Amino acid sequence: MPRQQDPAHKTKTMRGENAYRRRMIKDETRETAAPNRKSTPDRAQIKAWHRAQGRENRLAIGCNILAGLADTLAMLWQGWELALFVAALLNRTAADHLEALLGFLAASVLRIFLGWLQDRSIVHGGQQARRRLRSSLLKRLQQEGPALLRWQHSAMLGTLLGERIEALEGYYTQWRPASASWIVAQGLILAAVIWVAPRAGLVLAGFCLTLPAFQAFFGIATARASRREFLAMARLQTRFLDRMQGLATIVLAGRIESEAQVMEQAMTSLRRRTVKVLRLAFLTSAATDFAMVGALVTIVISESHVLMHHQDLSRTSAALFAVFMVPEAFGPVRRMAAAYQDRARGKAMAEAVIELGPLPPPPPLVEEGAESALLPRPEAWGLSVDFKDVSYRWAEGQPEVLDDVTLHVQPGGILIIEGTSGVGKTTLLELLIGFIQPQSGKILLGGADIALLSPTSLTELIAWIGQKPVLFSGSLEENILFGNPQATPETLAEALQASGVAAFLDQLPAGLQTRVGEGGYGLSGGQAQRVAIARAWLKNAPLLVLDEPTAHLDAEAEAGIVQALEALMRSRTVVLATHSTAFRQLSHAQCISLQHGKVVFLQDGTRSGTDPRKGAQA
Ligand SMILES: Nc1ncnc2c1ncn2[C@@H]1O[C@H](COP(=O)(O)OP(=O)(O)OP(=O)(O)O)[C@@H](O)[C@H]1O
Repeated sequence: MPRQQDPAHKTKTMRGENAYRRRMIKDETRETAAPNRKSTPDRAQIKAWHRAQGRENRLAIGCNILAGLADTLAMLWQGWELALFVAALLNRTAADHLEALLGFLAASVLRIFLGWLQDRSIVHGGQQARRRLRSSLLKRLQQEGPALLRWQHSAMLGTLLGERIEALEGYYTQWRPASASWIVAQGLILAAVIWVAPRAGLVLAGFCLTLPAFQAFFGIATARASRREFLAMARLQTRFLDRMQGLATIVLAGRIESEAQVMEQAMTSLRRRTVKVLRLAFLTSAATDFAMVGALVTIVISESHVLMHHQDLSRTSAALFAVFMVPEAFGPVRRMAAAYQDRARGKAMAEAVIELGPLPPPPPLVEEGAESALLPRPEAWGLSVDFKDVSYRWAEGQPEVLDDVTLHVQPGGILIIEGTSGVGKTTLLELLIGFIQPQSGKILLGGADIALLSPTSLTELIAWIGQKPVLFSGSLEENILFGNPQATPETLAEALQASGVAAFLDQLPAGLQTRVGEGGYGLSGGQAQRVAIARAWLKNAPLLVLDEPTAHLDAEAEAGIVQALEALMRSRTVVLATHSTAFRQLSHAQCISLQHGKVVFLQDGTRSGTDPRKGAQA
C-alpha cells in the first residue's frame, strides 16, 4: 500500500524545494568573489583597464578615427554635390548637373575607400587586441594552473577565453570608433548645414541637442540590462556544464526533474532579460527616429517655398542639402546607441578579467641569457628541493596553511608528505610547482629560486601526476604523447612497458589507437593512472611531483601503480603527497606529516655515504 504523505510535511518539502530553486536562480546572477581579491571592480578600474587596452591599440583606433572624420567630410561633399545635381535637374541647367554628377561620383568613390580603410584598421586592431588578451589569459592559466580553479569555475574560464573575448569584437569595431568620434562628426555636419542653410541648420541642431537626454536615459538602461543579460548567459552556461559533469550525482539523487525546473526558470529569466534589452534598444532607436522625423518635417515645412519654386539654384541646393543631411546628422548618435550593448559586453569582460586579479609579477630577470645562467643543472639523479621558511595562507584572516616550513630533499631523494585531509599537502605541491607564491620564504630547485624562473622554464623541470589524470578526447597514443610529442617510437615503447600500459593494450578494441577521453573508451582508474605515468616517463623531467596518485584505487591496483611508479622514480627527485602508507616501503623514502602548518618528521630515509639518492631531510 502506498505510504500516505503528511500534508504538513508535503508543504514543508515544497517550500524547501522552492527556496532551493530561488537560491539557484539567484546564483545565475551572483557576482563571484575571489578569495584574497577585491570582489566587484568599480567604474574607475574598468575605465583604467579599457584605457590600458586602448593604449596597446592606439594606432588602429587613431587610424579609424581619422578615416571616420575624413569620411564625414567626404559625406558632406557627396551630399552637397547630390543637392547641386538635384537642384540643377529641377532648374534644367544641363551644364551644372553634369558637373555635380561627376563630383557626386568622385565623393562616392572616396567614401568607399575610406569605409574600407575604417573597417580594415578597426577589424585588424580588434583582432590583435583579442589575441593579446587571450594570450595573457592563457599565460595566467599557465602561471596559476589548477590553483586558479580553486575559486574560478572551469566553465567560467572557458567562456572567458572563448565567447567573452569574442564579444569584444563589437566593443572594438563598433563602440570605440562610434564613441570616439560622434561629437566631432555630428558637430561637422551641423556646422556645414548652418553655414549653407542657417535656418534649417539651427532647426536641425535644436533636434540633435534634445536627443542626448533621451539617449542618456534609454542608453544607460539598455547598457545595464544588456550587461545583466550577458552575465546571466555566461553563468547559465557555467551551470549547464557544471550539471553535465555531475550528471550521475543528479540522477542518483533523484533530482533530474528539479534540476530541469531550475534550468527552465533560469532560462525564462534570461529570456526576460533579453526581451528587456530588445525593448529598451527599440525605445532608444524609436527616440532617434522620432527626433529625426521631427527635424525632417520641420525643415521641409520651413524651406517649402524654396523647394517648391526652385528658381534660385544656390538656395534650392542649400535647402536640399539641409534635407539630405538630416539622417546623416543623426547617424553618429544612432551608431553609438546601436553599439551601447557592445559597450556593456566590453565592461562585463573587463570586470571578469579584473576579478581574476593582477598577474603574479614576472620573474625579475628578463634579459636574454640571464635566466639560462640561473637555471638549475639537474644532476644525473635529479634536482635538490629546498623550502626555506615558507609560509602561505589562502586568504586574509585565515590561518596559515604552511607556517615557516623548511625542508630539504637531496637530488634523487624521495619525500613523502602525509597528513589528514585539508592539512595543506596540495598547497605545498602547488607552491613547489609555482602555481601559487609564498607570502614569505623561498623555494629553491637545484639551488635556483623558483620565483626567478619563468613558468615555462619551471614546468620543464617538473613532471606532475595528480589524483585523477585527465584523458583528453583522442587516441590513447595521442594522450600518452601529450607528455612529449617528439618522443621516438622506441621511447614510447619503453614508456608503455615501464608504466604498465603495455599490459592492458591487448584488451582495448584498437590498441594504442583506441579513442579514449570523453565519449571514448572508458579506462579504469588504475589504467588511466598508468597513462599518466607513461606521460611523465616521456617528459623525463628531473623532478617528479605526485598528488595522491593512488587515491580512489583498491589495494591491488595501488600495488601495481606503486610498482610502476618505482621505475619512474629511479634517477629522479620525488615529492609525493598521499594518504596511503603504501609508499613508505620505498627504499630511502623520507616521510613527513603536516600538522597545523608545521612539518612533523615520521620516517628517516637518509642514507650516509656517497650514494646520490640519500633521501630528504625535514
Ligand atoms: N581557494 C582557497 N581559498 C581558501 N582556502 C583554501 C583554498 N584552497 C584550499 N584552501 C584551504 O587550505 C587548506 C589546505 O588545502 P589542501 O587542498 O592543500 O589540503 P590537502 O591536505 O591537500 O587536502 P586533501 O588531502 O583532502 O587533498 C584547507 O583547509 C582548505 O580549505
